[in-house]
Amino acid sequence: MLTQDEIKQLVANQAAQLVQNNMTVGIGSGSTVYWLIMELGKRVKKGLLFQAIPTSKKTAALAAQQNIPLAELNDVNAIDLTIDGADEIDPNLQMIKGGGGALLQEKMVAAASRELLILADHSKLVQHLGNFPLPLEVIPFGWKQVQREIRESYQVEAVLRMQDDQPFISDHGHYILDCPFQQIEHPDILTYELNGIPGVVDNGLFVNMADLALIGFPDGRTETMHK
Ligand SMILES: O=C[C@H](O)[C@H](O)[C@H](O)COP(=O)(O)O
Repeated sequence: MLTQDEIKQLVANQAAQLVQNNMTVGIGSGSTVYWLIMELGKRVKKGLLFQAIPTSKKTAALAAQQNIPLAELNDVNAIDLTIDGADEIDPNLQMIKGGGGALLQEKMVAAASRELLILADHSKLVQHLGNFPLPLEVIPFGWKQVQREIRESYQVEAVLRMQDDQPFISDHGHYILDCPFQQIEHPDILTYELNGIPGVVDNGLFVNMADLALIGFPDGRTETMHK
């Protein structure tokens, strides 16, 4: 039986083979994507030529270490393929992302991509989104107003994400509120409502964005989910 980390490596290695010469590829964030970057680094060493649009500072640093050429989202017209991880995936490929706090840049890169491939181990599959607390990226100024609004509208107690006893700061200088919705019936409606709250920059619901998900299992099997 494979460990969770070995499963992540398995799906990441398979996905890395999809990257071809001259492609522009969005590279997600997180521990699954770590293995993708490692494998792409090996392929670059062997002569693969492509450019990557990173979705976080961490990913950019790791990709640079692997000599993967990086480009800015503003400098490309389109992205051929983005490969990313997820925190929860439902049967319709709707997702919660942002466990690592990279949701804003991840969503912008995904939205600019012709294709979004999600990599995950089987533990990320759920029937209904919401068990994983939904991350909301908020402007630090007045974040408590957003927390109050979530409490009053949804009876959900949003928790300010902390790191080393300080509020966690996203790559774009924002706070993250983790919202334990428990069960999200209509992710399409909720994402629209949440982004309408003044002070919310974006939320971790990725609705109708993923085209494919490659899921790995402890017995070494992988399965592809289509939208
Ligand atoms: O902000 C983080 C991202 O959305 C990640 O893609 C997500 O948290 C999954 O990460 P991991 O592969 O480490 O479970």
